[in-house]
Parts: sequence; C-alpha cells; structure tokens
Amino acid sequence: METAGKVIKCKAAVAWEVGKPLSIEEVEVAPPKSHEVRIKIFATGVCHTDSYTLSGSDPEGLFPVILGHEGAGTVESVGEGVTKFKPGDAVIPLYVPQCGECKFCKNPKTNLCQKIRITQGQGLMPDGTSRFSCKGKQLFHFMGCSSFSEYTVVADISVAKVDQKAPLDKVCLLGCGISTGYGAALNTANVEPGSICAVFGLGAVGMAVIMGCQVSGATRIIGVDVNPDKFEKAKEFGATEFVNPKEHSRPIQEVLVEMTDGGVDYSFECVGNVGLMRAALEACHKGWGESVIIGVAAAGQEISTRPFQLVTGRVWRGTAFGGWSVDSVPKLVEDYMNKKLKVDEFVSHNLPFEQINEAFDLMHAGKSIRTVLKF
Ligand SMILES: NC(=O)C1=CN([C@@H]2O[C@H](COP(=O)(O)OP(=O)(O)OC[C@H]3O[C@@H](n4cnc5c(N)ncnc54)[C@H](O)[C@@H]3O)[C@@H](O)[C@H]2O)C=CC1
Ligand SMILES: N[C@@H](CCC(=O)N[C@@H](CSC=O)C(=O)NCC(=O)O)C(=O)O
Repeated sequence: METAGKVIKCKAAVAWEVGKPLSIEEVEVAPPKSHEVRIKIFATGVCHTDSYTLSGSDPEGLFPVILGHEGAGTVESVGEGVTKFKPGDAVIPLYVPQCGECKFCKNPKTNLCQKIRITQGQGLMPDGTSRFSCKGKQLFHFMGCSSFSEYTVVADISVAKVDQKAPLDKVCLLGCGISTGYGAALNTANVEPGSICAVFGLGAVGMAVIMGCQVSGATRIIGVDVNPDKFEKAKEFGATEFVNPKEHSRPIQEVLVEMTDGGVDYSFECVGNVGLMRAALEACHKGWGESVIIGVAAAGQEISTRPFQLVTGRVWRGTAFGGWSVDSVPKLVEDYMNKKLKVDEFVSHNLPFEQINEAFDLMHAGKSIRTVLKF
C-alpha cells in the first residue's frame, strides 16, 4: 500500500510520564513536511541518555514523548525540497545535524550545528510542530530522532545515508554510543601512541572509548567501574588494567596517580557523575593530562575542582557525539563493513521491540552493554 503523503498508524513506545515504564501504543505519524524525511525504523539501541530523560533528570525533558536516538532504518517518504534521500535509502537519524551553513558548521572546531537546536530541544520539528499523536494527544519528539517508533520523522539535515548492505540492527549503534566513545578518543582527546588512559564507566560509551584509545596506540588503558562484571568485556576492547573504586578506601584519583607515576595522559568520564568527573580530572598528569567529559549529569549538578588543577596544566574538555558530524557516519559504517571498527561486539542482547522495558531493566542492572530492539 502506498503510504507517502498519508498518516501512518504504527507501533511506538510512549513515555507518558516521568519515571513510568514505556507503554507500547498505536501512534499516528504525519507525513514529512518541507525538508523532512519519514523513516521506517528497523532497529534501535537503548542508550543511558534515554533512561536519564525518562528519569526526569534532563532539564529539557518533555512528556509525553517518544524517546530513542540510536536507530537505523529506511526512508519511507520525503517532504518537499528533499534532494539527498529517496524512498528505500538505508539511513541513520542523528541528534547532531549538519546544515553546512551556520556559524558552527563553518567552524572546524565544533560539530554542534545549531540550525534546529532550539526546536529540537523543545521536542518539535523545525517548524515548531510535532508529527506524532496518540489517543488525540500530541507527543513530543526526542533529540530530533524518536527512534522508539516504527516510523519517525526527522529533519533532512539530521540524516546520514549509509551503505544499503549494512546490517541495520548493528549499525544503529553508530547513531550514538559507539561513535561517541570512539570519537572522544580519536577526535576530542586525539590520544597519541604510547599514552596512558583511564576510562571511567564501562558501558557502551566507555567500551568505545577503550576501542578508540587502543586504535590510537595507547599502551595502558585502565578501566574504572564499580561493576567488575564489565572488566572481561573491556579487555576484549583493549583495556589493560582495571580499578574498582569500591575496593579502595582512598579517593580513586589518588589510586590512579600512584599507579601511573603521577597521573594519566588522558581520562574519560562516561557515567554522568559529577564527583567522578572531578576524580577523572584529578587523575590526570600535572602539566599535560587531559580529561574528557562525556557523561550527561542531571539537572542542577555542577562540576568543581581546585582551579590549581588547571593552573598546573590539566585540561578539562567535553564532547557531544564524539565530535563527529553527519558526513562522518557513512564513513564509520564503511569502517565497520571493512572490519576496521567493532560494532557487533557491543550488542549484548537482542529483543523484540515490545520488550523495550526489559532493555531498560538490563541496563539498570548492569547486565547489558547495548540491547538492540527490532521492530
Ligand atoms: N556526550 C555524549 O554525546 C553522550 C553522552 N552519553 C552519556 O554517557 C554516559 C554513559 O552512557 P552508557 O554507556 O550508555 O551508560 P551505561 O549505563 O551503559 O554505562 C554506565 C557505566 O558506568 C558505571 N558506573 C556507574 N557509576 C559508577 C561509578 N561511580 N564509578 C565507576 N563506574 C560507574 C556502570 O556500572 C556502567 O558500567 C551516560 O551519562 C550517557 O547519558 C551517551 C551518549 C552520548
Ligand atoms: N538536554 C540536556 C543535555 C543532554 C546532553 O548533554 N546530550 C548530549 C548527547 S547525549 C546522547 O546520548 C549532547 O550531545 N548534547 C548536545 C546538545 O546540543 O544537546 C540538558 O539540557 O542538560
């Protein structure tokens, strides 16, 4: 049946309220407007940021909403003015767009295109309206992606066209977690051969940082996590040592400084805990150590350290989507297809979409790296 131009009724997981399990509903998805693309999502990952927003910790959190931002699928139809995509194209929707025209896109120092950031943060399409409704109520979009819906509508500047042969139930993870961690090591920190690195938090993001540090030639990669079950997997990605803060009575930065003759060259916080962000900075070597914040902290949280830590040469950075832009994603997919980049290894669980709440439970229990849900 031809669906272009029509409202599509399909399955989606709706977050009606803060902190409540997602509810599988039939939703209506309106056709794409000008410079929009409607995508049939084939598979989606569940990232900690989805859980963070569902928990009510996100100052931009809006309800009711369709969460999800780690999806892949095929183009169902395109709105007026869309030239880069056609029905059937394999695509990954992205929360960092690339308009190519704004001040940010023109500055090679950042990947943070701001063309649609305001409406995206308001849970709306660039024209200020939503394409989703359910039971007569408008639903908000999430991070410009809303991949927890069988069909979604996104801005055309937020879509990466990828290899038609790519397995969508794997490369969906390049829409967030893997790319973010990998890029944090390669692009943001620019880890050099011979470096000593510490990675705080061994979820998918932390594992991908480890992979990036290894690819960059780091000689020591220290994984830090309170869940020792993560250590075996981290070793597969290249971690050389592990530290469990629960096994030490001293601040963990002191333990790391001692282990590394003065501190690490690079540290990465992949949890979203401001105390750990401080520890990650203070674990860095005097004079040159750099710490990258990746974790997303709850509303109202602030970071602190003695300014002397920075005066004496440590550097604090942050990264969104590992510094990659839309144009980078097809290349990451190619690297995966050419076996230069691990992706399959991050998939710890596969579940049917209807079991989405189990995917959240697995993550909270520390049992999954990434659960991929298939429609
Ligand atoms: N900046 C960005 O562009 C992105 C940021 N994120 C953020 O990155 C963080 C990690 O995301 P995921 O890997 O999906 O999360 P995850 O929940 O899969 O992994 C988090 C890991 O941190 C560990 N952990 C928790 N508390 C800890 C502590 N006090 N000390 C050491 N380890 C601890 C957990 O045991 C777990 O292994 C989240 O805050 C998420 O929101 C995720 C994607 C992109
Ligand atoms: N909305 C929050 C911040 C959430 C946040 O920091 N998001 C990350 C991506 S997390 C992906 O899983 C990010 O890249 N943000 C950049 C952006 O422009 O949103 C808040 O308001 O604090």
